[in-house]
Amino acid sequence: MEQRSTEEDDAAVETRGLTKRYRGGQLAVDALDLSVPRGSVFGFLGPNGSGKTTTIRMLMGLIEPTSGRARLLGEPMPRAARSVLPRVGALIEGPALYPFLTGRDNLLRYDAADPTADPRTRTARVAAALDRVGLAAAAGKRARAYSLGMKQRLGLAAALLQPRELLVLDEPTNGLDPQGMREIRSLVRELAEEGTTVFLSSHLLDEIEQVCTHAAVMAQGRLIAQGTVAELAAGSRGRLAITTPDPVDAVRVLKEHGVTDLVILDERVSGELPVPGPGAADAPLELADLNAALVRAGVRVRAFGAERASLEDAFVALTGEGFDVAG
Ligand SMILES: Nc1ncnc2c1ncn2[C@@H]1O[C@H](COP(=O)(O)OP(=O)(O)OP(=O)(O)O)[C@@H](O)[C@H]1O
Repeated sequence: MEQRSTEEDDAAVETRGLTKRYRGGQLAVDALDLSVPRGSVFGFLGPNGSGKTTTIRMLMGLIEPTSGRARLLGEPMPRAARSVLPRVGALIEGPALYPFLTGRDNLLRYDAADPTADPRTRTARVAAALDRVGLAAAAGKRARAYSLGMKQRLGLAAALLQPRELLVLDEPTNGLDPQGMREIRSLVRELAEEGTTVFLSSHLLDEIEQVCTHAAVMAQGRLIAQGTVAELAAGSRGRLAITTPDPVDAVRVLKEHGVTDLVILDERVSGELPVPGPGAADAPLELADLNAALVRAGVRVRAFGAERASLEDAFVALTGEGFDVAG
């Protein structure tokens, strides 16, 4: 009996047990269950070599999975590739460019090769896409003179030549300077506001936190967590910091309320907040209650704040290691 939840049917990307073992025996993706809600900006996060590109290539029908299945916009891949792929824009591993053609001519040619593209609107759509990625001024330059970042933008422009329901972007900010990264992030937000689901891979936690509503974390071919960015960050502890002339009393009260790893530095006391989760659910620790408890105990509190737990904290908590990647 095949039972599929509405959530699966609604997903822009959905995989079950998706696995890829390369010929050499390398298990690149191991039984991946991914669920990307429509309308989300979904960050696919993991260090280099964790299997992101392999997953994306399977999703787009570029390589066959060893086992498991993948659906794009509700349709099975690679079987439905012909009907689904026109609704999906993709930027994967440095776009193939004709180096001797200008950026604009590359796009015109790319669009001409797409049987679903309307030739009457081609020039206008190419101009709009160039403008969107900030390449209008450099459109007349040959692609071979483009920097890595400009090539990346041109690839993104190619993905934006037609309206898309889903964009799949493999490391879209690769090779961009900080300003370029900001521009791509705001473009991604804009596209999401227009209703496009964006699935983007990155090894930059920071980037995912800034732009994504949801994320999945990969390590060594396996999915170690997925959910909304807020949920993922909430799975890790945040750190509490208070300023008080009564640090010793403060430590005693905080300890009674489950705060651990308390450190006194002059008038500053900091500690780890208890992990929210199943164990703590019956007695959720409200920061306001904690503050009130300090005041009740006569501790003079001058400043009170909790540092928001970041995805990086979550990643470290999940894997027991730092998010230390090269490049
Ligand atoms: N064509 C291939 N043949 C054999 N092994 C491969 C092949 N492509 C990738 N691998 C291996 O599979 C694993 C996952 O690689 P993959 O490129 O999917 O990771 P990634 O997370 O996208 O990393 P990166 O950000 O560096 O691209 C790595 O160990 C890699 O060496």
